[in-house]
Parts: sequence; C-alpha cells; structure tokens
Amino acid sequence: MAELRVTAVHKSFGEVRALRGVDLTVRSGTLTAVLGPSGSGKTTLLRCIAGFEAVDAGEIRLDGHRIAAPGRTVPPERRRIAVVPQEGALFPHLLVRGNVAYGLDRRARRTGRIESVLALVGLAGFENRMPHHLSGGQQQRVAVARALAPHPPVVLLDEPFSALDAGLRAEVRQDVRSALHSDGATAVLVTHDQAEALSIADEVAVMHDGRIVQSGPPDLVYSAPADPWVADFVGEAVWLPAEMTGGRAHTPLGPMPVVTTGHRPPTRAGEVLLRPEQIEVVAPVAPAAVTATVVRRDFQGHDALLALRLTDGTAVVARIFDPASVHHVIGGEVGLRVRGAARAFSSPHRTP
Ligand SMILES: Nc1ncnc2c1ncn2[C@@H]1O[C@H](COP(=O)(O)OP(=O)(O)OP(=O)(O)O)[C@@H](O)[C@H]1O
Repeated sequence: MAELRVTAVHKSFGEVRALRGVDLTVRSGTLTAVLGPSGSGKTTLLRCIAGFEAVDAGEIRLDGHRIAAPGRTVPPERRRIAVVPQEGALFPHLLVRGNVAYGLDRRARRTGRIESVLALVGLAGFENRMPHHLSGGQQQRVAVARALAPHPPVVLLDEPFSALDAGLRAEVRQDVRSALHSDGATAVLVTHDQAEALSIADEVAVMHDGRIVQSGPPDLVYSAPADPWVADFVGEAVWLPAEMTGGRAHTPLGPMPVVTTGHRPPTRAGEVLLRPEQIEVVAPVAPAAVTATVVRRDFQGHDALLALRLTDGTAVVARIFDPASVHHVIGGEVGLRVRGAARAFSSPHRTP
C-alpha cells in the first residue's frame, strides 16, 4: 500500500500530445477509476505510472519517492507495481497455483498467501485448475489474485472487465472491488464505462484530452460535475434553455432553484442541467405539472428512461423507477414536475 501522486505530467508521441499536465492523487488503500473517452490518454497515464513509458515533464511519486521525472525513470521491475491487463494475462501452461505464485518468492509461497488471495477473489479451492478450464470471469479473478499476491504498492487495472459479458461483468467487478479493499490495495482502474467507474471506485478521475478535468467521490462527480463536458460524459444529462432571475432558473419545465458551478456567474440566458431522475412523471392534470408527450421508452430492467417532448418542442428525458407498473404509451400525454435544483455553469455547454 502506498500513496501515488502524479503531478503535471506531460507525454507526447511525436505531434500527439497524449498527456497535457496530468495531476492525480490516489490515497493509500483506495481505488481510483480513471474515466475518459477513447484517446483521452488513460492507457498512456497507466503506462507512465507502471514505468513502461518515460514522462516528458512533471513527476510521479510513490509514497514520497520520485519514480518518474524527465531523465529519471525507475524501471518497471523496481517499482513493483502490478498490472492487470484486459485479458490473456495468465500463463496457459501453468496451474492457477503456478500463475498466482509467479511473483512470489519461495518463503511467501509457503505462507498460505496463494490460498488467501484466491479466497479473496472468490476462487478458494481452484489452485489445481488449468486456465483453459476457467470461465473468462474466473480467469480475470486469477489475474487479480496474481497481481495482489506479492503485496505490490499499487495495482493498475486496464479495462479488466471489458471482455466479459454484461451480467458477469457486474458480479466480477464487485468481487474484485471487495478483494482490493480487503487486501488494503491502492489501485487505479482505467475505464471508458461511466457506470463501471461510478459503481466500483472510491474516487473517479475524469480524463479529457490528456488532462484530469475533475476528480472526487462518484456521487459528487455525478451530482456536481465540474463543467458541461463532464456533465454530458458522466451519466445522462438533460439541458434546458433557461433565463436566470432572482436566483431562479426559468425554464420550459417551470421555475426552479439553481446552483452554479464555476467562479463567474452564469450567463443570463443560458442552459441549465437536470439529471433524468430529477424529472418526476405524473398525471397530466396533477398540480404544477407541465404537459409532455412520450416519444420513446427505453426499458433498462430495474428502471426505464422516457424520452419526452414538451409543447414548445423542448426534448427531455425522465428516469422512472417502477417501469413495470407504468403504462406510458408512446404518443400519450403525461405531466412533469422537477425535484431539487438545476445546475448552471459559467462555461458554455458543448456536446462531447
Ligand atoms: N505509442 C504511441 N505512439 C503514437 N501515438 C500514441 C501511442 N500511444 C498512444 N498514442 C496516442 O495518444 C493518445 C492517447 O492514447 P491512449 O491510448 O492513452 O488513450 P486511451 O484513453 O487509453 O484510449 P482507449 O480507451 O481507446 O484505449 C491517442 O491519440 C493515441 O493515438
């Protein structure tokens, strides 16, 4: 376990500026998800932390020790940082036991560490299986067990669940999360999947164009995005045209309280953000409800998203939590009410 601190790191490949001043602190014993779209620099950052790439500027410290700076690159094997890749990490000719034992010295192999890390990832008793006798999810669990076995200061996970199907992915990631926590590991997980980042991480660091644009606990990043780009990338965003007067936003869904992100006041005529779960779907005749027409219904199992159009043409999306009991027909009329405050930004909204 160790604290990892990345400060003002730059990395270019020829003309491509992959990292443009990355700042990231990962506290000891916590899991941080680096979340960003394809090409934002996530893998490059992971490779710089692991020691597979040298940094052009800035520095990386592990428990206060400088492991990377221009002209100073501690080689990967001396960093002892463990990496769990997307798939194919296991040696196919070795038993599970041999795979997990790979980074352990003889003494550590005899202390029961192999059995205990396999138990942590839910594979107690699997020591004598061959990798090809395991499912994809079990193979990734072994890869995590192998990474944890030698007590590395940091574990890096590069989209480790992307090859698993959706049902299995949710189960494996929660088990891996609890294995990392139980072992007290400091971990960084790279993903482009916002649901995965929000569900698994203690902290989410959102990456855009080679920079970390926001980091914080998942609920804060979702409820108080730093800028409109983060709002769009992390979760569903509903943008409403708004006039600000008397500290309230006047929108096609009616007047509502507003909180502002940014140092400058929001522009007078602008847009405000709501999350779909802030829009309550009620009967068209309900008090204070604004009339809307149901355009589409996107059933997601435990909940559903309703795409709606207001009479002035504004498109909004509402999340309903009891989809089975709601009979909103496409083309039918409903009433909408807003819960809580809208969010305004001092920087303009742009599509990601
Ligand atoms: N070895 C390399 N040589 C040249 N360009 C590179 C190299 N590695 C990465 N890049 C470029 O750096 C940028 C960041 O790439 P990186 O792989 O770090 O992004 P990413 O966020 O991990 O993307 P993905 O989710 O698609 O893996 C991209 O424009 C990529 O093309």
